[in-house]
Amino acid sequence: MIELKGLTKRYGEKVAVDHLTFTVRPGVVTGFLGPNGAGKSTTMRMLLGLDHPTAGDVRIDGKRYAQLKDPLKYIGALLDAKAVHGGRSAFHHLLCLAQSNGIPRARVHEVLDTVGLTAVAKKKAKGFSLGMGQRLGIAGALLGDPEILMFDEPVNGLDPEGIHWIRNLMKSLAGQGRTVFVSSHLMSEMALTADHLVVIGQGRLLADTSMADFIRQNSRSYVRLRSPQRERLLDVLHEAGVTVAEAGDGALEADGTSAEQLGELAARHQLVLHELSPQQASLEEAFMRLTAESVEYHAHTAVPGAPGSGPGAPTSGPGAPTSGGALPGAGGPGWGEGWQRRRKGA
Ligand SMILES: Nc1ncnc2c1ncn2[C@@H]1O[C@H](COP(=O)(O)OP(=O)(O)OP(=O)(O)O)[C@@H](O)[C@H]1O
Repeated sequence: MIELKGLTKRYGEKVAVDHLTFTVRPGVVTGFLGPNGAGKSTTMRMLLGLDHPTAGDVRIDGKRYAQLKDPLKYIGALLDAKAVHGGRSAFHHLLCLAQSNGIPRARVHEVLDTVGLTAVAKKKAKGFSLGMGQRLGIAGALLGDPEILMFDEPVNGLDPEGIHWIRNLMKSLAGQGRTVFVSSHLMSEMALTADHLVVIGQGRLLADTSMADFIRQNSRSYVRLRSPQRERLLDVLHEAGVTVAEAGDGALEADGTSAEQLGELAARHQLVLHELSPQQASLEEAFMRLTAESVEYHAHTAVPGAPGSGPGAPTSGPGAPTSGGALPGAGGPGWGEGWQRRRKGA
């Protein structure tokens, strides 16, 4: 496993990593999330001894990276796919890594095959596309057959088939009992891959929890109801003590009650329903809500004339998509204010 204790890194005045303490465990894929500049790459570099902590400690199976003999046999990492000598072929790049870590030559052929680069093994790395470079980096990580794997943005540049492949690869590595630690900004991909999440913002730990708990704790789930007898339905819901917000498109949003209970309530009062749909926020929505206050780099300039860029564009409140669309909190810490206001009838 990977253990961080009070890990801190300062660059002059800038605190890039701020007292991080968490453990990455075997047998699951752990996603490492955070907005741009949150300190993910710095953390990963310290893990590999490429940067020295200002304070604190990080251990791989109880040892510092520098204490590992043949480190590729303990931990394989993809940090920067471009960190390859462009004049070397894929085969020779991997062979150099293998020879410096006591790994047999035959293993180079095996990993080239695993990542689908056998046909271009003799080609110079400088001619590789972004996706081919990523695959070569992943081959390097797998070379020593390590129990711990770490990937920084592994799907960057991969085509859909490649993304599917790396997702299954990470899951199967974790399924074999290995420790898999992966960073990505692609929330939809992370939602499909990771079982556990570590989230940081401005260098500090924001969450260390299972995927399911993270979404539950950082998002709102509710049930959407539409009925041609809307006013009667509102009365029935109020009488039953259900908290209701108005969605803006005529629908109602009920909090704290299941779709089953609401359906039965409506049936008891002979109310017709045209919609009864549970809504669960996405990982992206939950992530943006949690990290809204630690986002350092905001884009403020809307593209003139672009749909949705004008002053009337819905962001929250009536007309705004409630899940999977516009992201509550995307513009700041106001997530939930729109629906809270509507809930209170303001
Ligand atoms: N060598 C360095 N010298 C000075 N500042 C640095 C250095 N490396 C990183 N930083 C700063 O530390 C902070 C964290 O950077 P880091 O690259 O670790 O973030 P990140 O979470 O990986 O970001 P991204 O998602 O954009 O890749 C940033 O403010 C960055 O500018």
